[in-house]
Amino acid sequence: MAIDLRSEFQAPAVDAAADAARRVIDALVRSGGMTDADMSAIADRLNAVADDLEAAAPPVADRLVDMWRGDGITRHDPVAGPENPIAPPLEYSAVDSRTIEAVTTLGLPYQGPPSCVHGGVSALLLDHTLGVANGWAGVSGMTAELTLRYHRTTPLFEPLTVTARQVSVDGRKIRTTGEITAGGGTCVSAEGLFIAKHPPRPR
Ligand SMILES: CCCCCCCC/C=C\CCCCCCCC(=O)SCCNC(=O)CCNC(=O)[C@H](O)C(C)(C)COP(=O)(O)OP(=O)(O)OC[C@H]1O[C@@H](n2cnc3c(N)ncnc32)[C@H](O)[C@@H]1OP(=O)(O)O
Repeated sequence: MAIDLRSEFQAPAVDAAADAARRVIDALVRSGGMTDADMSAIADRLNAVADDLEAAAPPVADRLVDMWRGDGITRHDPVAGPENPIAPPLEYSAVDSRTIEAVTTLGLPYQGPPSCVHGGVSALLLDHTLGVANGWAGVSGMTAELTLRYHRTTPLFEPLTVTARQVSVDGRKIRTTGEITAGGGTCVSAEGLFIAKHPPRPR
């Protein structure tokens, strides 16, 4: 069952700008020093875009309040946030009442070993996905422990399935597991201990 875990606050033009920024990041990493493009001119153009954005952006304190509107579903996070260009972004579907999954394909900006996903990126995706599974299951918290096992390398440029399920809730202790699979094989598995605690939202 496909479910929309994103905020009720939709902003298609903002999402389109973030998508464009993802293209820029990918193209920059792909280019590196092996490009005929005039990189000094490109730097000037990108800085001009940043100048426009900064001139119209709110104070950080106001934006922090805005980011935490709504019912706990964020648009800005670095894994699933549609408005955050460093998020792939993952789009989650419900598997059952305690389990969610997302399918994504990662490119060069996320590289660790040659042609493989960086282990820290895998950890980021799993930490967040375990956290969202907790939210989906109805009892969420902060990561207290995250144990990862890297079974085999995680490929770039191939569909990855990121899955997480809430396993148990014992008082404030929430145990959640997950994995990243590719081609049906497990690349990374995760076990998380979350503690039910919610820092106050900025207002
Ligand atoms: C239609 C709606 C659907 C909605 C569905 C979607 C909604 C999704 C929404 C949003 C998803 C967001 C997803 C985010 C995911 C990312 C999560 C992160 O990145 S979190 C940032 C990183 N983590 C930290 O920064 C924590 C830092 N640590 C702390 O703040 C504290 O240490 C904390 C909260 C973990 C615990 O502190 P204390 O003071 O509240 O609690 P104490 O008393 O220390 O511990 C409580 C119990 O837990 C055990 N405990 C605590 N830490 C432990 C540990 N590391 N190992 C083992 N036990 C531990 C203790 O021994 C104690 O157990 P005893 O009650 O005595 O039995």
